[in-house]
Amino acid sequence: MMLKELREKVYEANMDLPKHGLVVFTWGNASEIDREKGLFVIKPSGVDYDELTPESMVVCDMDGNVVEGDLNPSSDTATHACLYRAWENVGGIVHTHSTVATAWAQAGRSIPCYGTTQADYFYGEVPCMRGLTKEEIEEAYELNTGNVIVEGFEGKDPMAQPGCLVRNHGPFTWGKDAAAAVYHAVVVEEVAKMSRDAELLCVAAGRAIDDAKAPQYLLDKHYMRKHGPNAYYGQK
Ligand SMILES: O=C(CO)[C@@H](O)[C@@H](O)COP(=O)(O)O
Repeated sequence: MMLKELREKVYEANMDLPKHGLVVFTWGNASEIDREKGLFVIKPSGVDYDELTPESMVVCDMDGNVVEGDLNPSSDTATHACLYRAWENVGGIVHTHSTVATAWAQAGRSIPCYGTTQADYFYGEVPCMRGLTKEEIEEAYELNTGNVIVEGFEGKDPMAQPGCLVRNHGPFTWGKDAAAAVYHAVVVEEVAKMSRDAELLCVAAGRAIDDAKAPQYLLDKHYMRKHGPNAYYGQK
């Protein structure tokens, strides 16, 4: 069997999604790529998490064709493949329908950056991509979901905003590997809750929600102390 270690990692990443409360039923998927081989591993489509095993993970090429596996790969495989093709430094991708992040996506709203929790990981908002047109959905739905994300990040560094929402759909996150993409999926769901509550509290107090936005200098400080050239957060 190919890519034994990568299968284990991708299996663990997928199993972490329900553990973190991000996925119910089969509503999510995680993948990771082996760049040298040009292959990625993703979970099979519509299989209960209880039934997943490392062996049931599916190996795909960069076009999303199955290279090894008995089961159909995730229905979102073409989206993952599209992002791997577009972004060479992305090593892992996660998609969920986590409740609060999906609510923002359904409202068609980016998650504004109201504080340091978000600024630690996202250099600004969690952007909401446009919805797909009827033609895009009919032509190649999952591939065009990837294309819409790539279009929304044109001229931006996807590692500085390691996730997004797709309008009327839900969150997609990424990172250096599948574990990092899972981590960012947790961050997105948590900041989605915090921002929703911050807005509700502003409204209850009769304050404009724009007043709650974190100032740029706070974003700079928090993002850079973790990710900048002179980062000092955590241990060496
Ligand atoms: O969005 C959807 C279904 O609408 C999918 O992302 C979700 O159910 C996960 O599907 P897979 O089991 O990965 O095929």
